[in-house]
Amino acid sequence: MMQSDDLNVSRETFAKLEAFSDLVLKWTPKINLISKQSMQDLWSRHIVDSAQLYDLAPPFKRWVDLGSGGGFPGIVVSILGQDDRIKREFILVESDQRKCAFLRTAIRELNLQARVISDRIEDVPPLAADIVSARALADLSVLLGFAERHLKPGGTALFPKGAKWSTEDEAARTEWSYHCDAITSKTSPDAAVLKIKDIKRV
Ligand SMILES: C[S@@+](CC[C@H](N)C(=O)[O-])C[C@H]1O[C@@H](n2cnc3c(N)ncnc32)[C@H](O)[C@@H]1O
Repeated sequence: MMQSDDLNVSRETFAKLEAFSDLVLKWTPKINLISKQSMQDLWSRHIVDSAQLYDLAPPFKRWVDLGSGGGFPGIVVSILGQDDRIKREFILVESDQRKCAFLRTAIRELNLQARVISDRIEDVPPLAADIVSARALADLSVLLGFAERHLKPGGTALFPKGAKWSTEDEAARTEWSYHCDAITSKTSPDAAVLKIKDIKRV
């Protein structure tokens, strides 16, 4: 069984992650937040996979998660980022209304400093974020366009990507110039979290 030490978080934070995981399992049969297969390894497949992004983020005030779906990584990083001493804001952008209802329920029940924008990423006015994240949303080239729109100058994008991340990186460089550190994923040795800065269209 997973302990709070495995994620290096306080007991209170761990309890919120557990409460979130219970909510995901409760809502999934109705609105398919995660695949049936991955319900059994919700912790490693989704919670730990999302939590690793938080540890890679530079200091921030505003974190925008695009295409949050069932709250990965948006709700997980919101839970990890609750700190009374630092005023942080988490914004989750999701176009599916039922998923937005779920995300708002999670935010309310877990008492998080987060809000949901239920609209298409392309239609939301620029959000001037310090951090933009997106998981399982689109190809890297598309994500870079979203990040360019919603990051403030000097901001950082964090994109977890599967085994084909280097092919996506190569393709994206025909359209974009950017600085990218590929950090091996904690949940799969072939996968990586791409930490990207200085995005410009070529
Ligand atoms: C495959 S799911 C991934 C969800 C979550 N990030 C995860 O890793 O489990 C992609 C999500 O992005 C949302 N989405 C796709 N295109 C979008 C857009 N243009 N604007 C806002 N949300 C979008 C979908 O509704 C869906 O919930």
